[in-house]
Amino acid sequence: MSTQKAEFKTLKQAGNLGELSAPLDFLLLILSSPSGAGKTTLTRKLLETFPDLHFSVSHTTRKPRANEIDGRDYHFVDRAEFERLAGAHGFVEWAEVHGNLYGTCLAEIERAKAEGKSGMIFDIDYQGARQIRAKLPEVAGVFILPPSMAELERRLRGRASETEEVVQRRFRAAMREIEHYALFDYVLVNDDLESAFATLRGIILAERARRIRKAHIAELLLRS
Ligand SMILES: Nc1nc2c(ncn2[C@@H]2O[C@H](COP(=O)(O)OP(=O)(O)O)[C@@H](O)[C@H]2O)c(=O)[nH]1
Ligand SMILES: Nc1ncnc2c1ncn2[C@@H]1O[C@H](COP(=O)(O)OP(=O)(O)O)[C@@H](O)[C@H]1O
Repeated sequence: MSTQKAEFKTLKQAGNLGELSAPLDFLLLILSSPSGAGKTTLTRKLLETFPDLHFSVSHTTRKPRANEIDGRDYHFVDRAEFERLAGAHGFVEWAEVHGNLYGTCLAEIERAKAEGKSGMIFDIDYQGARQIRAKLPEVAGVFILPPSMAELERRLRGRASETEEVVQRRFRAAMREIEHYALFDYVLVNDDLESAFATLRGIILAERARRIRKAHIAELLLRS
């Protein structure tokens, strides 16, 4: 067997998730942004357009907002439960953001694969993005920015789901978060929603094409 063929055989067996093992063309996409820039809005539109993508439902100690549903938007847990999961190595990554704990359970990746999804979306902050990238180098990352800081403040207030203190805290954190843009492959300015969405859709199609390329070659080499 040629070296290249052997390499692809190993790759195909391991998949692009290493120990977690998934098809070579499985898409891992991180969407991150300062609070209020629009990642939840864009993620909802993405899931309507690509129903074969799984949304990774995080665990959090934050209290639910009025429009949020436990198990759909987040798994809302108390600190003791979160710490139990973290201690039992239940999380692929976790971090403290705006005074609350947030984490991605390994079980979410297993669920996406068990449901036959072709990829998954992680709505996580830059600290989580850094941890996932270290474990799963195949991940693609998109950092969503507001068109201006004034517009970010307007959006944070317009959502009317938090107290003024929480809005201020998130707004102050935004500048520090933006400094971490280089952790991501793409920076997307969410000015007009439809054009931002069109760009995001393009990114997904391109990232898929990259993965399919590898899967096709593996298939061809291993059949010959
Ligand atoms: N590291 C990490 N960050 C998360 C996770 N889930 C959500 N976040 C981030 O935590 C921050 C606050 O999320 P949230 O309270 O829902 O407010 P949002 O900023 O309006 O989405 C956002 O930057 C999210 O991307 C997670 O599982 N891990
Ligand atoms: N392109 C856009 N133009 C104007 N308002 C937007 C746009 N994208 C999102 N919004 C609004 O901004 C607010 C924050 O968006 P959201 O998706 O909750 O942000 P995030 O999840 O990043 O915190 C929401 O009220 C949303 O409707």
